Amino acid sequence: MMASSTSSSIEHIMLAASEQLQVPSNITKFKIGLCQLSVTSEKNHNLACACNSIKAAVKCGARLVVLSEMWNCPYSNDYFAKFAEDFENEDASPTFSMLSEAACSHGITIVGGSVPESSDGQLYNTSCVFGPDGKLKAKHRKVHLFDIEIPGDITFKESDFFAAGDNQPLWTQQFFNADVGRIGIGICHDIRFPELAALYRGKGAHIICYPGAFNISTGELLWEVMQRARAADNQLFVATCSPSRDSSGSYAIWGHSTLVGPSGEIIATSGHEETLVVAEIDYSKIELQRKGLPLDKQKRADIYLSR
Ligand SMILES: O=C(O)CCC(=O)C(=O)O
Repeated sequence: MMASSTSSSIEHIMLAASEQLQVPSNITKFKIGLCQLSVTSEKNHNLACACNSIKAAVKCGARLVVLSEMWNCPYSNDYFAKFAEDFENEDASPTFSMLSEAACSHGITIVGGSVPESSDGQLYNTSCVFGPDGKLKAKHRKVHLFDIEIPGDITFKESDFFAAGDNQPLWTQQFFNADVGRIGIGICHDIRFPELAALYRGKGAHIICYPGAFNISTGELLWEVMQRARAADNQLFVATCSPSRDSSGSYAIWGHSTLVGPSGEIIATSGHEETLVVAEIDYSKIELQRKGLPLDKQKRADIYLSR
């Protein structure tokens, strides 16, 4: 049975920036699944593959499953408008329905990667998070759009197709008290901005999930470095999920979906091929790392803020 909810029913909870880490009392260890899938120009096929991969992750014990950026649609302007769905009209959104139903039937949390969303005459690159009851728990529209022009290498202007989100994810009490802790969401290029990750850390996040689709030009040099930096700076877990390289479209995808721990260590990663990464998250590592290296106490806000 599909559980329904509207985004307007999401309760906004503002957390104090100084909020302490609260590890969920019912769990410190669980498995995460990262579904690195080949994306085709057939939306129904992409949906079916994602559904199967989620099922496979659950079979391996995952309680949190993450999909990639643009997992239901090739990363190309030829497809964004055609594939876009309106999540406010969830019964008419096959992607919303599939994710909600999968989360509910498996009793897991799903970070639904990102897909093109149409709303108010605009397109957004949007990630929806569903809880074990199948309800929408958070929605993040990509904040930093990927506009790049490196002559002879790569030119891409995401802002030609998408509007930037200005909302932070909306969290419910149920969501961050759920068995997989408190989650921050960024989409791909959002990972380059340490301020967003620091904001989540300040709000008590245990893990930041970045659905991504880095390309082969910037991916080799930076994808791993930035994941490890965001995790180490903030002493929390970082999970990324990418499509596989053989996806449709002209955009050459880097792949390498990864889980990084709170000291910046790689716990599990992949190559560029289609695969499922399942790895263990142990939140007690966060406390251990922060106790041994109390960056928060060592910070010199008096210096940074007074200049
Ligand atoms: O920031 C980068 O180098 C890549 C970002 C990207 O591929 C994206 O945001 O889709």
